[in-house]
Amino acid sequence: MFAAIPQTFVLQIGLVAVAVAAALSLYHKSHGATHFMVPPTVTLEAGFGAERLSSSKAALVLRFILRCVHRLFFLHHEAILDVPHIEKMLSKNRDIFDVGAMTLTLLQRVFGCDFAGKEHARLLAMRARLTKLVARDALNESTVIAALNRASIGSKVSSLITFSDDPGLRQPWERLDDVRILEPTETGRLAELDLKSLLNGLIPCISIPLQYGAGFLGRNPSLLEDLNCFETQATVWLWMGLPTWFPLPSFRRGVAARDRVRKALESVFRYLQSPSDPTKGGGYGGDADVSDAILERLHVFEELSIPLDAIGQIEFALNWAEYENTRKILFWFIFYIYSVPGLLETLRHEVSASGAIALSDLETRSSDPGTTEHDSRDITSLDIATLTRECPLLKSSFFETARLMMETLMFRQIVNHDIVMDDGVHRHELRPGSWVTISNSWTRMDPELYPEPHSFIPERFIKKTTTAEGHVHTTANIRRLRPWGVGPSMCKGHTFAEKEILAIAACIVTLWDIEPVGGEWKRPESKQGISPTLAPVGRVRVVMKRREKW
Ligand code: HEM
Repeated sequence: MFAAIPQTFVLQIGLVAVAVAAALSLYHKSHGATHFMVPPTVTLEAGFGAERLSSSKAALVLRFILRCVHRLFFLHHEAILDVPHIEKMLSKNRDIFDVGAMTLTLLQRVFGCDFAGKEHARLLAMRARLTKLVARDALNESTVIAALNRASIGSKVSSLITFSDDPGLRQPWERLDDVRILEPTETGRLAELDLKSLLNGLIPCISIPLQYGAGFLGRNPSLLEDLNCFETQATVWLWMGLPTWFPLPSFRRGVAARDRVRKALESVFRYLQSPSDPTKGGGYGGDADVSDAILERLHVFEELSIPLDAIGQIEFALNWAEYENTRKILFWFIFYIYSVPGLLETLRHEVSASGAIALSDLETRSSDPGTTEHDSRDITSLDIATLTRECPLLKSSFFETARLMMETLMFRQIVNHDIVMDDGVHRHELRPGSWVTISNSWTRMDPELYPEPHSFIPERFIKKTTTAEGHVHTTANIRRLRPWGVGPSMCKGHTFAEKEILAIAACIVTLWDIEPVGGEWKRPESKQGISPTLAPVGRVRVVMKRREKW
């Protein structure tokens, strides 16, 4: 990463970042940060994880200075590669590698939970119970397939991308973008838009009403803009420990957006706690259509006497874990599918041949009498089990997108015992209190594991096996790629995320033609935030057209 940028510039920026992180570490220490909060200098050094083996002078100097700062603060942090035996080590020593500190730091700094005076053990118990509930619903293959089938993804994708020229019929995600209808028809099926805005909005538009009720987005019309504003303006600064009063206007806007989302979520729980009391309903009617998962979480919050404002913050954090990576990686996945020569047609053929998607018969849609007529089809059913089993190239392309666009960092704190970790390059002696970050940034680009590592090779993860009867069986195998983290604290929603993304992508591929404005696909720049998936920078203007008569 650093190699492409002038070294003196990297050094100057890096030195400012080290000074800010050190000042923030001191600030938090003097404001009573407990030993379980991740120090800002550690988060900064973790961000340099990708440069661990770099011989660039700027990277070496910055790492040296950070290590001196850590010695001065009596801190110890090591960045480690995700080589195979590290995974075994984390699983075998689950009492030594603690993830609780990272989660509580995220909840406090980024989502604003005030943990002052709260019992640490109670907070950890809450974390464990909520994580278990998510894992129960989002890890098991058949539970996830049933949930996604109930979500009717196929018809949602059809109905959420309508491009109506009637402002009253616009979809919530269209508020994020300047959608230009190019050929106004009754169904508004040809439009110019920013692909990122569409895909950023689509996932929350599908998942949020399923959880908090069909009317939630309508009652909170600025929600999608607030999610974006919080993500782009505030999350990195908050994670670095910047206090919320810091007078940087864009940062303050991000924090205000966060607080509006928190309040919106809090109001659902306020209502659920006293559904018969109209004064507590947050000014709206009922939310009887919240999901069972929300009711179960309410039960946990009540049992552990978590106050309402903290419930809003924790709910926001859980939602963020669910949608933020998913929507970013969906963008990159769709971008690669449509921009890699030949891939779209091959995937269309694969999805169609799998029989996973059923379509309505050709339907003639016409706008005003005398204007253009369109023959188009809608998705009537989507069989997610078949899709994920019978479409290996779709799955392999998704893994390849994850390899290129997910920079996973895992934070752990060492507790209870000393331990030695050897990642094949260095031997690290760690003691209770030491911080460890495990990064996949080196291995995912290792040319020995992935030849031509910077190229997008759709079939890279395809595996062919021949059965005893001589049949060739083709599957997609994720092999050593670890986008979801490793060990006992790895992502608790990865089965859900993977299937949701494959399902949405298959529907888009089936229904839409997408072409870049200007005629040539240009991959946008990307930047690192606090979630593993790299964020696309800027807009990607495209023309989307409903497929006709195929
Ligand atoms: C593309 C989408 C996603 C990516 C790339 C992703 C990635 C990750 C990563 C890297 C971690 C940290 C793992 C570690 O420290 O070892 C994590 C944790 C977590 N993720 Fe995801 N995630 C995604 C989607 C989801 C979804 C859809 C859900 C919920 C339905 C979810 C729920 C969680 C939870 C609850 C944790 C905390 C696990 C724990 O501390 O034990 N994630 N995720």
